[in-house]
Amino acid sequence: MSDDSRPSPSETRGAARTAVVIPAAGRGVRLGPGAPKALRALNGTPMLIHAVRAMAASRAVSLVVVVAPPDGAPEVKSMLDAHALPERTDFLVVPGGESRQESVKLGLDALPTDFDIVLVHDAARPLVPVDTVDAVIEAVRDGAPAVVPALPLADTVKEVEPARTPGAPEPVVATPNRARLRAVQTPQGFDRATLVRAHETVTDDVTDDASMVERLGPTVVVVPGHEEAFKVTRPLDLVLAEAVLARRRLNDGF
Ligand SMILES: Nc1ccn([C@@H]2O[C@H](COP(=O)(O)OP(=O)(O)OP(=O)(O)O)[C@@H](O)[C@H]2O)c(=O)n1
Ligand SMILES: C[C@](O)(CO)[C@H](O)COP(=O)(O)O
Repeated sequence: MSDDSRPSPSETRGAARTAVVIPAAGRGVRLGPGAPKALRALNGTPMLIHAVRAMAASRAVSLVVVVAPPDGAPEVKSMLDAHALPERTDFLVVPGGESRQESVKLGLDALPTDFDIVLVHDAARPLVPVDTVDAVIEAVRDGAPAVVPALPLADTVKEVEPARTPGAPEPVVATPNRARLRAVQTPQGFDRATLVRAHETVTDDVTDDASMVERLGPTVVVVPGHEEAFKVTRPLDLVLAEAVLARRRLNDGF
């Protein structure tokens, strides 16, 4: 084969297969008592099913690995079987762990070898639009080792000295320049080898996967996020999520 006939790196990445790991093993303590958060309903459909459909809506995604609550894998398998999902996508379910990091690692361990791009998406962000998913995949295909969707902040942020007693006044330490801050969402997209290395190497407690890659060295880049990709964390977020679904139904005309 002459040099000219070899695919360029970006062409190779263009052909790369994409899988998504959905950590869904959290309890949802901040949402209040009830079933594990991902299994609770939004307009009658489990939040996890909304999240799975959001990922499978991308034609680039051919496998979704759901990381279920540790003792809930059979229930989650039955839940996936009971809902209509795109036929072009394969689904796997594995039990999760004690922390989000541990759950993502268990999902990564279950990935077949023939996937070069991996997205990690919170089940708790059920309404992310497909254009955001595709933008993340596109940026990884274009050569970024790690990509996060994010939005500018609406509020001013203060760094404080955390109170020792709940509710006590907290002294402000600094006010970071808001113009340089972004609120980070999921799906976060990665070159698979980079993400696997990050999960094998970084042991610090972090709140997202991109932070692990940052600690390793490669540059993480941000692409525009979407306001509908918000995380369902507290009870009011359920109200917002159901309102977004109602608006979509109206816009879709049914
Ligand atoms: N041991 C864990 C903890 C969290 N997650 C997942 O990580 C995502 C983001 O976590 P978060 O929104 O904090 O969910 P919970 O941990 O369930 O929430 P809380 O902290 O209120 O209990 C969620 O999809 C959650 O299911 C997970 O897979 N395994
Ligand atoms: C990964 C994440 O959604 C990015 O904003 C977020 O860090 C998860 O945090 P949580 O406190 O575990 O929900």
